[in-house]
Amino acid sequence: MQKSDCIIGVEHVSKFFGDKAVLNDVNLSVRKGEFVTILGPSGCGKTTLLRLIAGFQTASEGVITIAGKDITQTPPHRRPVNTVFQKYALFPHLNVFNNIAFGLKLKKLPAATIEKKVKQALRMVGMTDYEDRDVDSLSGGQQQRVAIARAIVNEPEVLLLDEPLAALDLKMRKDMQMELKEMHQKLGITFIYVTHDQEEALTLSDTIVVMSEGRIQQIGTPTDIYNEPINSFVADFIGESNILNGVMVHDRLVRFCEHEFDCVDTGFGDRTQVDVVIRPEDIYIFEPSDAAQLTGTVTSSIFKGVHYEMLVQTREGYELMVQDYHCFEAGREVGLLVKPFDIHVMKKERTCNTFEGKLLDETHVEFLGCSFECSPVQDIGPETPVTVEVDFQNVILEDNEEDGRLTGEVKFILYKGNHYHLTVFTDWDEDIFVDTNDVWDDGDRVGIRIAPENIRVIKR
Ligand SMILES: Nc1ncnc2c1ncn2[C@@H]1O[C@H](COP(=O)(O)OP(=O)(O)OP(=O)(O)O)[C@@H](O)[C@H]1O
Repeated sequence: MQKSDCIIGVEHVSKFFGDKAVLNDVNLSVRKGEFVTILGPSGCGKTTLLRLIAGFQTASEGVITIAGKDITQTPPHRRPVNTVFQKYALFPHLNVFNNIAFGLKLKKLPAATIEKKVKQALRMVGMTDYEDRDVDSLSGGQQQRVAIARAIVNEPEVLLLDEPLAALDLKMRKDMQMELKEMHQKLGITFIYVTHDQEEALTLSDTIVVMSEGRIQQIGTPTDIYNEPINSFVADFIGESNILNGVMVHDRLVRFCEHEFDCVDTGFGDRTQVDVVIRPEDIYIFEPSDAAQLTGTVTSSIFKGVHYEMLVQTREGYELMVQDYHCFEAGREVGLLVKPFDIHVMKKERTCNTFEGKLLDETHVEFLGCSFECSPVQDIGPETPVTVEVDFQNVILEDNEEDGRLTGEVKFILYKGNHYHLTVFTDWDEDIFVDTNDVWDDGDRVGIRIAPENIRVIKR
């Protein structure tokens, strides 16, 4: 991107609340006229990023620019941006016209100019005949249109939209999505849109920014993000996916579900552990035959309007989701096949838990804010900083928090065909990753235990 094309620049921006990093070294460059969506699960920092761009909050580190000018410390009203919030935040005692005219009156523009601008904004949002109505008498969708009109009447260079459709019912949301897209084209200004709804992001955006835990995971067009997710988090978040542990045998050959498959990926290195992502619509399902790469039994089959969504338990014990126009009922034996191009191989972000710690004595090591018993460690003196490794399957979660050495909350749950991969946010504010066959729910409080023999202490 040429520098002059860039309207918003976010450079190495972090935001801390106390010592908690809500945004962590975020970098983003938005082109003039682009429709950019910031997408991510609740609490990942989307709204905070938008508020920093709007100026309602200040970055703890880094620089924000608008049209090349550093505005990191500029107050909101001096920035050429306007924000539309989820709650319409209209003035209930003013009618539609006066709600939209409010900012223009503050600027003391002549009455005739205000009237012209308000009418133009109302036309833009399809509310021409509503100027005298009380805002209370409008539907949710109409109120949101008024809120958008109120924002665009100031002719901002950038419109920031924070989940503006979240309070509307499904039908209204779909209608408004199309209208927003048209409005964006007509206005020709830059839209930065926050949502946790992946379908909305795929429908509306030129560019999607996927965030998780205060970091940007991937930036790309909707097709890039859907077809080439950069990691298992993005794959799982955008649409349905089968996500499996795999090992690269060598270039263009990957092993998963206990079989070897031709793929198109190279450069991972032989015997590297990888994540394999296969979209359910990319798996062929048919009567068992020699063409099948995997065979199994259908365990559930649901009609989804256009296609059937089926779960297949393979002979090796992996559960795969398959979507097809043809129905194979529960109980049927089937063959499955995936073409090399549809097997997406991704680098694993981690292959075990790694913590910084301190050896306390020969059989005790401190990490995650606790002292753990470990197998006797020779060659390292007490009070020495060490690296601690724990395999995912060796972290034990307990229902009863008191049964754990430390406590935490289950945050993300990824099903990997034959087990769950969980992220547990510990009360020490650091994540621990767990592979388990037990079923946990998002938000469950847990005790965390690790057997001494499963703690590897490594000299730094
Ligand atoms: N003023 C604040 N003080 C302390 N913590 C805050 C503050 N504002 C936000 N947070 C925390 O920062 C994290 C990110 O919040 P943010 O609102 O940016 O997330 P989000 O992705 O927009 O989530 P949602 O979709 O639920 O609104 C959350 O854990 C939130 O509790």
